[in-house]
Amino acid sequence: MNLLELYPSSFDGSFEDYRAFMRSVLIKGSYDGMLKKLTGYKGMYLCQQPKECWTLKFDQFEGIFGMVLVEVNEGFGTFYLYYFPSPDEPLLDKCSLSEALVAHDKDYREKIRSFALYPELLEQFCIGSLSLHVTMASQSLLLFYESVLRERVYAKEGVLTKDKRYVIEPEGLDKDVPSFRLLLPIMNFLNTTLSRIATEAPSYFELFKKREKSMMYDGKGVFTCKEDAPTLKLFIALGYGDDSFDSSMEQLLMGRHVEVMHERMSLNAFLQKAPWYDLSETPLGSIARTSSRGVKPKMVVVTGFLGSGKTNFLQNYIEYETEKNRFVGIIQNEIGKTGLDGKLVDYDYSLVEMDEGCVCCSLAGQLRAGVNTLMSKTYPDTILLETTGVANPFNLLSELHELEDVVDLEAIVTVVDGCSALYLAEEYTIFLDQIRSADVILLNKVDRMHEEEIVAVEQFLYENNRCAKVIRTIQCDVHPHTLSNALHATTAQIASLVAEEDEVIHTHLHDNLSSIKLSVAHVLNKERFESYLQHLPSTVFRVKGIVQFENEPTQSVVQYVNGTYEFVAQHEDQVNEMFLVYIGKHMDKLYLQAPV
Ligand SMILES: Nc1nc2c(ncn2[C@@H]2O[C@H](COP(=O)(O)OP(=O)(O)OP(=O)(O)O)[C@@H](O)[C@H]2O)c(=O)[nH]1
Repeated sequence: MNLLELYPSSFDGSFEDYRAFMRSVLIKGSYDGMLKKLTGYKGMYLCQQPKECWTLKFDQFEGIFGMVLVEVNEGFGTFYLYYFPSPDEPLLDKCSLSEALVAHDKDYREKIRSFALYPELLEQFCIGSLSLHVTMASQSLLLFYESVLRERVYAKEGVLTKDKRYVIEPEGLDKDVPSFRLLLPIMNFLNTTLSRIATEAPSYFELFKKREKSMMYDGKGVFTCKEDAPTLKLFIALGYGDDSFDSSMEQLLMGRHVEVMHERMSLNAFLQKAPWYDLSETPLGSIARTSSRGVKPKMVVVTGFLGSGKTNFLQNYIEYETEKNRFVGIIQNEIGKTGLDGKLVDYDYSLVEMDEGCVCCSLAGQLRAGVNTLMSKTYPDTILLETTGVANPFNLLSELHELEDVVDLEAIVTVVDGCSALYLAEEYTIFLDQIRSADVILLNKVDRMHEEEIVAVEQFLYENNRCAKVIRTIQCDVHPHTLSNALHATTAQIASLVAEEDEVIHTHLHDNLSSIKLSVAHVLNKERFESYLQHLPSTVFRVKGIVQFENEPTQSVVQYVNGTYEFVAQHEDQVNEMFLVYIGKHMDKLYLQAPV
């Protein structure tokens, strides 16, 4: 790496040298238009007087990122990284009470620009650090990022208002910020700037992790560790140049007790797809690969267990996008979906159905073929990939990454039926993997739940995926905009780290899930049919299909999920083959009779 391009003066490792070096990186980055496209960078402000610090803006983030050099020690310059949330963004609810107070100060926005002057900003809102080591002799650079996955702080005695009401219960959470997620854009920007200057990927790249305890403060403001609240700290090291980085890494890791993270379909693989690692996405490359319209369609993967509400999600998504004159393409691969997409007939969209089978077990190029077919028909702004209710999205990850030349993977959205969540967690491992792989979890059917149940399920979701954004929904009514704010499919991979080390990827076969389809030859008596549904074996989790009831003018779609059911009248002009698809455990061993 030619460091002189970045820093032509002599570098003797002083505080001022490190500060000037980083200033030079930031300025170089801000003149590179392609960086904006690659990293979502929108601009920066260099505050030089009276205390130098820098603030940056990124797409998708309402708040402002900050960076300041705090010390130079044994050849490492340590920069603290900050995220100052906007006073009206939802993330502020996750910040501590004292941070929220600061954010509502009338001069808050003004102060951010020169945040290094204000202890109340410097002491709060920190999301991690970057240690930088510059070696002019070997023209090498080492960057070492540290951040906790989530910074959680508990209030031991709770927090009371003046009139003695708790705003935070004793031992309750005061702060719960996804620090690592917030660090990604700033890291992406700095690394991509360096890779583009060096015109090469880092020659050294390693990930480490360490389990730590969260913090708790008492009534006197004294902080201690909370024994029963572990958190994960992540470290990312990357080096440019010919150095082996062994001795610098040894120095950095001394006394830290970190573990190297294994190569898996995890953060490691994900980061290697980042624009600073995978330089195939050069300006020329990326232009050549985009479509005639100049942008790749977004892809949103929709997962969720049987009957959780995925179809509702599709309906709403198409509706919102159509209002904005955006066109949606859908790739579906549903067990027994035949004839059931009637629900979506009123909408304008393009549909590609993949072969009968299960996306979770074998895709073998099917997905790419599906995308190609869709794009040859129309050019959608968004492609929704609806997986089957028994698909394991982890099995999709490698296939999805291979599609990155044609689509921008936006998020994995997992729809969770709140009413069945805790039951499913006990019974089906795939359900847990669906949760762990999500960037966004729609906690659906909250209209059928009490507040305490919702909170319990939210807690369970949090325990299984600390990174995903959880949104309470009824009929999956959520605006696509809310999803795009969910950080571009980064957390799926991070979530997989938090899950217990478990190398087995489950498929529906692990859970003994299968389906059977029975024809329904007769018109049905509604009461008898309801009684039939009420007496189905508990191993049958989902039934759907089309039937005709006596004395009713149209056919009905049957929707049965774990003991609850509804019948939705079809359009008058729709007459379909009558059938029922049953999905559940050990269906092959069950002798099911069609209703009469
Ligand atoms: N009460 C209530 N019912 C809901 C809600 N969302 C979906 N449902 C019902 O749940 C049933 C299943 O919804 P779908 O959208 O078909 O679920 P799905 O995930 O596509 O189902 P599969 O195709 O089996 O994977 C239907 O009867 C819906 O009307 C909700 O928020 N509240």
